[in-house]
Amino acid sequence: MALANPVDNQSNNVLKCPSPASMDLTPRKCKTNVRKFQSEEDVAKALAKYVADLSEKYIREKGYFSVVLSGGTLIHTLRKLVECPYKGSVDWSKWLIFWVDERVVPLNSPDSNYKLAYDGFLSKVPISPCHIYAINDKLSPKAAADNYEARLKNLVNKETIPVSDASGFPKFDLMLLGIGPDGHVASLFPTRLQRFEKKRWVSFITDSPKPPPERITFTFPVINSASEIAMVVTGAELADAVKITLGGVLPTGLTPLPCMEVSPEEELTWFLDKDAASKL
Ligand SMILES: O=C(O)[C@H](O)[C@@H](O)[C@H](O)[C@H](O)COP(=O)(O)O
Repeated sequence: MALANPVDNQSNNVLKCPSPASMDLTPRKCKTNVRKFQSEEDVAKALAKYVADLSEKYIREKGYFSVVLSGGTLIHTLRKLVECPYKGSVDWSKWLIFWVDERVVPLNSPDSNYKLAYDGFLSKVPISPCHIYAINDKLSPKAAADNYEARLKNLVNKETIPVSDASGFPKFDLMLLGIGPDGHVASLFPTRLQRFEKKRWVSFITDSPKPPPERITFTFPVINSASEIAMVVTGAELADAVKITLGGVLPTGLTPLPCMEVSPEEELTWFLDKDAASKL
């Protein structure tokens, strides 16, 4: 999935993208940190400390810590968080776990982001099962998105999750996101309409360019209402998307990348290994 020119990608299901010139490419105003590391191992060490520090801060301030996971390599890069010293020092009983996107497959499928997170992370720490908000895997993509959104609304009504004063959308403490070589984030792809959704909290897609095709995804209003977002990006195949996003120069004719739109309310922190940062 390389960087896509929409002109080459038209089909009945593919968005006719607005021209880059007509899209809002004003640099986002959020505080942005770019942290570069020699290796993926160094990213994993720094990421574990970053997450543990935020856990401590938010639990002290609010009494719990809401964390939104993605799929992909992120879970592997989180591996140091379930080792000493963090495994014993983090107050896991105060964690709430959500997914920024999920594949609409059974939760025990090798394609499930829940299974990926369970096997690599959640099964290794004492987070209460009732604090883990997996999708309902018995539903169609649309029904699964509606169901996840309704459950989020219920948590907001019970004041478990606050809403952002600025946007009115739910405000999670931390989202941990990866990006694709085409610049997608969550399941918001450059040439698909979901990236422009402004009202829904959770959307669905049945023709994802990245397999599997059926997924649900948080929308940008929810993503950008988060307090903190970490973009965890490792590997040379992501260097072009990183260069465009952080360099701020979109090649002529290229669809603006969804990852350029990520802008949380407090701080955005990029964790890059040497390969991902190689074109900066
Ligand atoms: O379910 C998914 O496919 C994702 O949540 C997706 O958005 C992922 O985070 C990126 O594609 C990065 O994936 P990698 O880390 O594997 O490059």
